[in-house]
Amino acid sequence: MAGYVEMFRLGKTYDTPNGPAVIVEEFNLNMAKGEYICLLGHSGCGKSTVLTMTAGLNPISDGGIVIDGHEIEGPGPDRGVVFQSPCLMPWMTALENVLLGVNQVYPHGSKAQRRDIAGYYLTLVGLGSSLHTRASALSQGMQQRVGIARAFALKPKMLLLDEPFGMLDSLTRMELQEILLEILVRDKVTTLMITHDVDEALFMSDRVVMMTNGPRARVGKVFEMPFDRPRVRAEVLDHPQYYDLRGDMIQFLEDQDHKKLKADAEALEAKKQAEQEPQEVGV
Ligand SMILES: Nc1ncnc2c1ncn2[C@@H]1O[C@H](COP(=O)(O)OP(=O)(O)OP(=O)(O)O)[C@@H](O)[C@H]1O
Repeated sequence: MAGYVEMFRLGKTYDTPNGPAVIVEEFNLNMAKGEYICLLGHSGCGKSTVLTMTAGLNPISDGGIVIDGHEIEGPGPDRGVVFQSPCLMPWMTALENVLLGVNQVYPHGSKAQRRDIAGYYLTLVGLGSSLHTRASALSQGMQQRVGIARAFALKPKMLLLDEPFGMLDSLTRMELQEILLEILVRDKVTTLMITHDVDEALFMSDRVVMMTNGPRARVGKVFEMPFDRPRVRAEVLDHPQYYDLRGDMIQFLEDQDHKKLKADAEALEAKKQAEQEPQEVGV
């Protein structure tokens, strides 16, 4: 079935000093419009590679990505991206930082209209009273709020989040998770988010996509979340399936660990044997 977002036979090969390294291979994923997917997998498996290819910031080696019927070719304002650290212009105010993107997307809007859009999203993320504060004077959590407001203000078709709360303390993290979900309910943006946090994935997403360990990483398992929206944290935690799902996800990650250890041991053994063989021939 065709999706609003389709990643088909997606692959990435990086050139390395040791030759080409196939990091992602045959990665297939369809997303419905407005769906929220979390991508989970071990460190280094290729999650950011999938996300940056979707953002158009990383060339695709194989397959392709179609968003709303258009195959992506490079970055575009139809995708809003939020990384772990928001990369703001430190000398500009919160408002000016958001306006940078808004001015590009609404070039024909009046100055007042563009300012209203930027101010609206900054207010939604709780920065209504800091519009004119320089980014350099904002805390890390406040800067990340600006990053989120900047991404939403573009009215993107798709939101790409690479561990957006990874550097925040747990209270700010929980507050921003809830703010993000509130805006998403309002704007219904299709969202792909990378996280290392199983509980965050359970709380935020409609589906959790588990990636296999690299190299040649692909979709390993997909979990559907049974929780109602809007999400209420206490209800999600109390849901009878919460701990089963959590356990299954952790089990998947542990199985991947075991497979990797086994593959590493086999590769080491094969290397040892290859080193021994020429000597045995000479004996
Ligand atoms: N430009 C590059 N050139 C060569 N190898 C790369 C490049 N970028 C990433 N890699 C390798 O590709 C693999 C996947 O990296 P990626 O950052 O996508 O993983 P990840 O799952 O997002 O990791 P993490 O969870 O630690 O952020 C890693 O082995 C990494 O070293």
